Amino acid sequence: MGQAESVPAAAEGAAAAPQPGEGRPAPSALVIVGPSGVGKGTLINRLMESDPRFGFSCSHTTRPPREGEVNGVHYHFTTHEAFESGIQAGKFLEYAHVHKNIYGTSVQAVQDVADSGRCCVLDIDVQGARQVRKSGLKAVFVFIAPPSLEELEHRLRGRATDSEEQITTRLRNAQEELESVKEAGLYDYVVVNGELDEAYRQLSAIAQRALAGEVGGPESSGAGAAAAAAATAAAAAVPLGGAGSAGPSSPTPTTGGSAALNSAATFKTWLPGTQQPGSPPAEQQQLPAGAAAAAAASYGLERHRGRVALVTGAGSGVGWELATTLALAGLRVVAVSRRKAQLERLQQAVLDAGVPPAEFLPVVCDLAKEAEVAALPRIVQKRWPGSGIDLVVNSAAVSLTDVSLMSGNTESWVETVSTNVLGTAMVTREAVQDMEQRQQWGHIVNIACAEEGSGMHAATKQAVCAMAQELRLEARARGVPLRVSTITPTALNSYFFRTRAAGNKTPAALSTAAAGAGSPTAHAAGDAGAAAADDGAGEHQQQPLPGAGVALLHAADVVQAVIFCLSAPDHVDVSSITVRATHSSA
Ligand SMILES: Nc1ncnc2c1ncn2[C@@H]1O[C@H](COP(=O)(O)OP(=O)(O)OP(=O)(O)O)[C@@H](O)[C@H]1O
Ligand SMILES: Nc1nc2c(ncn2[C@@H]2O[C@H](COP(=O)(O)O)[C@@H](O)[C@H]2O)c(=O)[nH]1
Repeated sequence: MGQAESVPAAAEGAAAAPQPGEGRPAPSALVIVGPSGVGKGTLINRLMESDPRFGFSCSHTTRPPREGEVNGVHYHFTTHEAFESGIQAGKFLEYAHVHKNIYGTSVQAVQDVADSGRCCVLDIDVQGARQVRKSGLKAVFVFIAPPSLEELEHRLRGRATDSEEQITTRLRNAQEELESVKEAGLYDYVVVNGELDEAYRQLSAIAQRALAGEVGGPESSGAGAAAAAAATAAAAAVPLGGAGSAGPSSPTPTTGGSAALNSAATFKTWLPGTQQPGSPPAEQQQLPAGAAAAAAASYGLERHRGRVALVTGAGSGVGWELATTLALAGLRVVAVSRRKAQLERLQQAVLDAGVPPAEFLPVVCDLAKEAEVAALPRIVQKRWPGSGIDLVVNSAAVSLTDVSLMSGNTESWVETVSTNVLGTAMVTREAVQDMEQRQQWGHIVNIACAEEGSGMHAATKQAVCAMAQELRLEARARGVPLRVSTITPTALNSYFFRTRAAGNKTPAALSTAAAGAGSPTAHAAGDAGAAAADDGAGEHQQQPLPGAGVALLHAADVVQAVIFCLSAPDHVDVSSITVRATHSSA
């Protein structure tokens, strides 16, 4: 396990560890796999130092000890002959030739930890992992991936424990080991060890599942929703040990945020593959292994994985794309829309893309109704106890007909202001208060389409921009690190703009609308983030655009800007971004 600073022996801390027979399910083993130098030992050491309920399985190896390594603690150092006779005697649960030496886990090593009531942690190579899978040992398998091969080399050299020849061998073997994440049913999770604290946070969450005796899939502790319950029931049916279990059928991402996912080129070549914390067993999901981690890594959203992002206007357009993309990147997403049918479609699309049911929470909510908005934090806490709203993307807005400032009717103005301005303000206030209670300051992103000529609608968008600025000032005045961003897209190729361009026709009418009908500034129904009407397929489906030649953006263009804001380091507040189209790409 690399250069371990201090690996507690299995017996240490035994007093604090749960003993067998206390009514708890026996812990599963935790099998940690990954290329040499990726940081397995570092992560395992941290886990063991912080929690005595874990015990390390001390392997046998023919490799000579490194400086500081202690026989019986870091490894049982042994000779080739002794190792071979141990193999003949059936002493090993698994063994493998790794980097020109033999390494193996003895049955006794695992038994010793199990007997002490601890969760046994194995640090083994890929070949060993395959054997343990086959052995039927009740275990959770985690692959630790490096952020890049360059970084892996950097770590191996920085560790300064191996000869040049060994480093070359280990790096060459790493390529093959990384390929193993594609193997169906081998790993339950992939953790990218980029930033150590974040990787540890993820591993620690997974480790808790092993401690609780779970195997393979994590859904068995999922709270709340029927979808999660269904996943739980199915998870219980997974054969212990997972041997032979069917994995993802397709190695490539499919829908929704997949356009952005596919741009995760660095990772996609060798990291297509496993589940993330909170996802169902491999049999139930199609998200390629590591895809969420890869997406998060490529977007720079790793530190947000597992956090709760609330997206309004999720029924279509930018909100739909964002909800999908963030969910695929491993965030817990609360998708808010007043359109139940659209939310159901979104949920289906997101689950079809492989997002674990327990990580996605659709909420039907009319932002113009204070009671419904006020309930959002409670709904989130109920679904994910101990959590709260960390990130908000205010993407919802309505745009009604008859909101001209010269001739519009008051009722339409009120509805527009209620949803676009007061709704955004109320969602923001509830989220910020939730953050304050937890002392976990997050990020508010407002999407403010600034197209001119839409009367009260355009005015409300100006108000949304102004609110963001005021919120930022209030936060600074109170000395809290809340981040606030405003994205201002120009005309979007959305339901809203298509209806505007077509002179306020319905989508059905739009499919036959002649090119060039109307202009993007014509008065219409719909909105940039969520169409006002419950319009069936939704604007995420690209339709022919009436109004050829008009420079329009796609929802994904806005999503990129949001990701840019969210991925900025904590000390950076991207206050506003204007996104314009250079030419018509519809
Ligand atoms: N997230 C990280 N960022 C930067 N450096 C790291 C990170 N994680 C681990 N390291 C460093 O990388 C080096 C290799 O880590 P470690 O020895 O834990 O790897 P390992 O996977 O256990 O290797 P092996 O399989 O050879 O035992 C160490 O010097 C460690 O301090
Ligand atoms: N199959 C097994 N692989 C093991 C075991 N113990 C360690 N390892 C793996 O070997 C490499 C190199 O380790 P190092 O200590 O020489 O750097 C590393 O990837 C370990 O995971 C084992 O018992 N079985």
